Parts: sequence; C-alpha cells; structure tokens
Amino acid sequence: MSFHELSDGQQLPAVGFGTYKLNGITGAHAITSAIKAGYRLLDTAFNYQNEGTVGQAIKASHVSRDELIITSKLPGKYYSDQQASIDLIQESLFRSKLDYFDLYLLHWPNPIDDHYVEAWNTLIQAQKFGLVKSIGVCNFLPEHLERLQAETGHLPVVNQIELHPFFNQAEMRAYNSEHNILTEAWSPLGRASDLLTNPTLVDIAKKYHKNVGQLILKWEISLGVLPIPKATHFARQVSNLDIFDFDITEDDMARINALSKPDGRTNNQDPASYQEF
Ligand SMILES: NC(=O)C1=CN([C@@H]2O[C@H](COP(=O)(O)OP(=O)(O)OC[C@H]3O[C@@H](n4cnc5c(N)ncnc54)[C@H](OP(=O)(O)O)[C@@H]3O)[C@@H](O)[C@H]2O)C=CC1
Ligand SMILES: O=C(O)C(=O)[C@@H](O)[C@H](O)C(=O)CO
Repeated sequence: MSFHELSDGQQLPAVGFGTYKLNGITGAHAITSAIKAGYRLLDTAFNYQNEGTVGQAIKASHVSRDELIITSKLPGKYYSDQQASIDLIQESLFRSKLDYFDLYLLHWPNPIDDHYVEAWNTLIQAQKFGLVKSIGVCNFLPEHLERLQAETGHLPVVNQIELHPFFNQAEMRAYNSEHNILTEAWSPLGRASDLLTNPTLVDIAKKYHKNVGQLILKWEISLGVLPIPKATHFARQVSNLDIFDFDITEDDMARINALSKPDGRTNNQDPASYQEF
C-alpha cells in the first residue's frame, strides 16, 4: 500500500479503517479482523466509546504497535478546559492500553460554542508532552483553519471531513492541499446509502470488474484523499482494500465528480452551524 507523508513527517497508509459503531466484544473481533485483513490505520474517538475496544483488538491482533497508526478525537464538551482535556487524553490512552496516539483530532469545530482555538492550543501541548504524535482536526472550514493559523501559528496536518461522490468537497480539498493539510474522508462510502446502487457508479464499476465500494474508494485515493471505510465483516474489509490493481480514467473520474450535489451530505451536518459535544 502507498503512503501519505504529513507535513510533520509522519507517514499514513493510503486507506484506514473506521470504527464508529464497533463496540464491545463483537466490535473488538471486527477490528482485529480488519487488522488481519491488512488495515494499519484505525480511526476511533472518545465519543465512540470504543477506545478500549480498539485497544483490545490491537492486543488480539499481535501486530506490533509501531506498525499501527491509531487516531482518536477530543469531544467538544472538553474544549474550554485544558486540564480536563489532557486528563481525558490520558484516560483514553489508559483505556486503549497505549502510550500515545499517532494522530489526535478535534472532533468538530462547534463554532457557536467557539472554544476550538483553546482546544487547538491544548493539542499543541499534548503533542509537546508526547501523548500524541500528530495533531489535526475534523470538519474544519477555511474560516476555522484561518483562526488557528492567526491565533496559534500552527495549522493541523490532517482535516477529516465528510467526503463521497454525492459530496465531493472540491473546494475544501483544494484549500487543504494549498495549506499542506491531508484530507481524510469520513463516511467514504456514504454510510452505505443509495450511493452504492447509483446507476452511474454501477455502470462504471462494471467496466473495471470491481464493485461500487471499490470504485468509490479508488476514486477517493485518486483525488489524493485518505478514506477510512468501516466494514464489520472480513469479506468487505478485504474487498475495500482490493483497489490497487486498477486506475480510473480521467473521463470516469469526471463522471463520478459530476455526481456531487450541494445537499449531498448524508446527515445534513454542516460544520458552519452543526455542533456536537
Ligand atoms: N470525524 C467525524 O466527524 C466522523 C468520522 N467518521 C469516521 O469515518 C468512519 C467511516 O464512516 P462511516 O460513517 O462509518 O461510513 P462508511 O461510509 O464507511 O460506511 C459504512 C457502512 O458501509 C457498509 N459497507 C462497508 N463496506 C461495504 C461494501 N464493500 N459494500 C457494501 N457496504 C459496505 C458498512 O456495513 P457493515 O459494517 O455492516 O459491513 C456500514 O454500514 C467511521 O467509522 C468513523 O471512524 C464518521 C463520521 C463522522
Ligand atoms: O461518527 C462521528 O465521528 C460523528 O461525528 C457523528 O456525528 C456521526 O457522524 C453521527 O452520525 C452522529 O449521529
């Protein structure tokens, strides 16, 4: 698998594994199965209540820690309290039985609450303390990133955003790339909505002898984006990684790009107004 090099020098694999809704022993089995399928980047969050599950899955996989990239995220309710946030990161590490997170993100900007700049300063401290290697954000718009730059002098190395063919984020991708910020795609399969039966995608996928999930993930990689698909079962986990033996033509890339629509978000979570704590 190819790699992305972040602006701080850390390398991330081309595809990661999402763990939202993978909890408890069945979740741990699914995540261990994903590691066995070949995933080396796992995406969790304090709010998924499965950092312990992720730690259990890592232990059961017998893959060495330094081969894995583990991402977690700070929830909005802690943004205004630096000490509580540092305690929370340490608690998350205790739960997952890890010494550090490879990548740690602010989960949502929550612009009405407006504490994301303080929270970003906390991540800068957490990185200095060695609790986290790389620091980034999720769901940040240009205006939020501009404030981080202006008020702290530090930009994130990753911005994880909703991205799939119905909402392809052309402007946000261009902005991230101009600022050396890697775009990660959440819900890269549109959370298995009607995206997977879209006639244009079904038609293009057939040409490459691939399924629609594989076509979408390869399209994302071809845009320079790092997708983090979630799949419970081994067969789908393997299928979602089996995307490195074909290339999508420019014409087909353009046909997929044309499917994007302004109201294409899966759950109408516009970070300009949506808040999550
Ligand atoms: N930062 C943020 O704000 C957010 C981050 N995330 C992260 O992004 C990850 C991925 O996004 P998520 O919302 O889970 O959605 P995805 O787009 O990854 O879709 C997951 C769904 O697709 C199904 N699926 C997976 N592979 C296939 C396939 N090949 N064919 C058909 N169906 C398939 C899964 O089913 P099944 O599991 O049954 O196999 C599941 O129902 C999350 O798990 C989380 O880690 C997500 C939302 C917000
Ligand atoms: O899954 C996540 O990371 C989220 O931020 C949630 O908002 C998730 O997208 C969700 O659907 C909550 O209802």
